Parts: sequence; C-alpha cells; structure tokens
Amino acid sequence: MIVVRELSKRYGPTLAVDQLSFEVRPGVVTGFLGPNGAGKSTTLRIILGLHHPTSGEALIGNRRYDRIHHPLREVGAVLDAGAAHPGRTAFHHLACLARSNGIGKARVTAVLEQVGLAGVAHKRVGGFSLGMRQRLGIAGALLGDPAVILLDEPLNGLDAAGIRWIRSTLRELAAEGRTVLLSSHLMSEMALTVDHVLVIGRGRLLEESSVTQMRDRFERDVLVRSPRAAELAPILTGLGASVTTTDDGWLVAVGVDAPTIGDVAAAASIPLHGLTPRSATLEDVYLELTSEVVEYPAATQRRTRS
Ligand SMILES: Nc1ncnc2c1ncn2[C@@H]1O[C@H](COP(=O)(O)OP(=O)(O)OP(=O)(O)O)[C@@H](O)[C@H]1O
Repeated sequence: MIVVRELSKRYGPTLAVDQLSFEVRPGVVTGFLGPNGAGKSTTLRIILGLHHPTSGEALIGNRRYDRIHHPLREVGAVLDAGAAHPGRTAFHHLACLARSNGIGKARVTAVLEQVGLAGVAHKRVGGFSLGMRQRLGIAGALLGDPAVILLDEPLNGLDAAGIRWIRSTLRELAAEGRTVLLSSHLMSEMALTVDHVLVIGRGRLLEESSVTQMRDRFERDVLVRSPRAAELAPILTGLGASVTTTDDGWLVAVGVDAPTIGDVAAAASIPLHGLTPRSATLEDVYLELTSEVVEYPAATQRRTRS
C-alpha cells in the first residue's frame, strides 16, 4: 500500500507537485498518468526518498522510505531502465545490488530466470536491447521479493513483444497481492495494462477511478438515422437531450440512450434506419481530462466538445 498525503514539491518557481493525495492499493495494477511535466517522476522520486517534499508525505506500508531498514525487500523500483553499468554482466549487476541488500546469489539466479534473461546472464549489459534492459530493471526490482513495485515509464520505447511481456508480468505480480504502480504519459499504453488510474496534471490529481468506471462515466452520444429526422429531433430535445445534425444527415444525440430513442421513435411511428451508440475511447477521456494542463499543447490537442 502506498499513501500520498497532501504532497507538494517546489523547485524554485516551479510547483511540480501541488497538494497531491492518493492511495495505491495492493492486488491491482495502478497507472499513474499525466502529460509531460505533470509531476509523475517527482512524486515517484519522493515516494522513493530520492527527493524531499516541500510539504506533505509519502508512505510505503505506513512508513517513509528512509525509515525502511531493508528497502529492496519492501519496494522494488525501476526509474531508469538504462541505469545498469554497460560493462557489467546482468548477473554481476544484480549480484552487486543483492549484496548491498543482504540478498543471496540464489535469488539473483531466480529473478534472471523469472524475467527470461537466464540465457544472457553472463553477457554484458552494454549489448542489451531496450527490452532486455527493462527486463533487467524489473529483475532488480524483484530481487528482494517486495510487496510494492514502482516503475517509471516502463513501456517507453518497447516493441510489441516487450510491452506484452511487461503487461503480463505486472498482472501476475498484482495477482500475487503486490502493490504495482507504473507511470506513463500515454493512455493508449495504459488502457490494456492497468486496472485503476490516477491522472495528474500540473501536480494535482485530476481523476482517480477504475479503468471501467472511467470508460463508463465519460459522455457518450448516439448516432440516429431516420427519414423523418426533422420530426424526431424535437422529441429527443423534449427528453432533455442535446441534438445536432451531421453534414450527411445523421442526428447526434447526447444525454439520451439508444433504447430510449428506439422506444420514443416507435411510439411516434417514426422509422429508424440507424441507431449507433458511441462511447469515447480511454484516449479521448484522457485527452479531455488533461487538455487544460498540458505544458505545450499542439493546436490539434485543444479539444472542444461538440
Ligand atoms: N530537479 C528539478 N529541478 C527543477 N525543476 C524540476 C526538477 N524536476 C522536475 N522539475 C519540473 O517539475 C515539473 C514536473 O516534472 P516531472 O519530471 O515530475 O514530470 P513528469 O510528469 O514525470 O513528466 P514526464 O512525463 O515528461 O517525465 C516539470 O515542470 C519539471 O520541469
């Protein structure tokens, strides 16, 4: 369990984290999402005791990181997949980490096996692909068999096979009852990976919900085609819906669901030639949530709701 309470961090004039509070529960994969510069890395660094907060606190299992005696046994983290020394072998890199945390070499062999790097254990890290380095980072995070796992942008730059591997690994780790938090600035990467999302922007919490709730809550519309659309539109408006017409003659109804439209059209003997409920993609929801807080928005990113 991770608890962040009224956390703020100021770097000179920049308020990187602003009164941020959230909890990350065990047993699910939680995504920490936000556009570039939102404050994700800063928050992760504070949780890991690498930066001091200006105010507020971040706790791992009720304790601050710097009060944990054997950190690697309680928290595993990958902040930078490229952090391993290129001249060391995978085994040597992990063995050094293990030794400094009182962990035996048998565990090094076990985690290399777990992440699929046993075959290259004695190869130098400098020759590893990004995907292999991510696996090595995760092996390091798992060394102490920790209950909490934190990963900063673990899917960045990975190919499809690498992404699939990380997804299934994180799911397994959460299913074992661990607390798993990973950051990303891309919703598309997260949609299939996480169960729960925390969305931040300019250091503040914008949204906290399960992925399913997030999908369901976002406004949907219904496309309706009828040869008597002009008669149907005011009926829908009378139900409280807002109705617009597309260039090719479809009605777009917001605030009324497809079964209700079907029922009222039938009651008025208005034929329907098409009735299509549309739900927003998670990417749409995310862009909508963060449209006001991106640091350098592109013109096309400033979305307006029709
Ligand atoms: N050491 C630092 N000194 C000064 N400013 C910093 C420092 N670290 C972060 N910042 C600023 O704090 C804000 C939050 O940065 P942070 O790296 O936490 O965001 P992020 O959400 O991780 O972004 P990204 O997705 O781009 O990695 C940014 O405006 C950044 O420029």
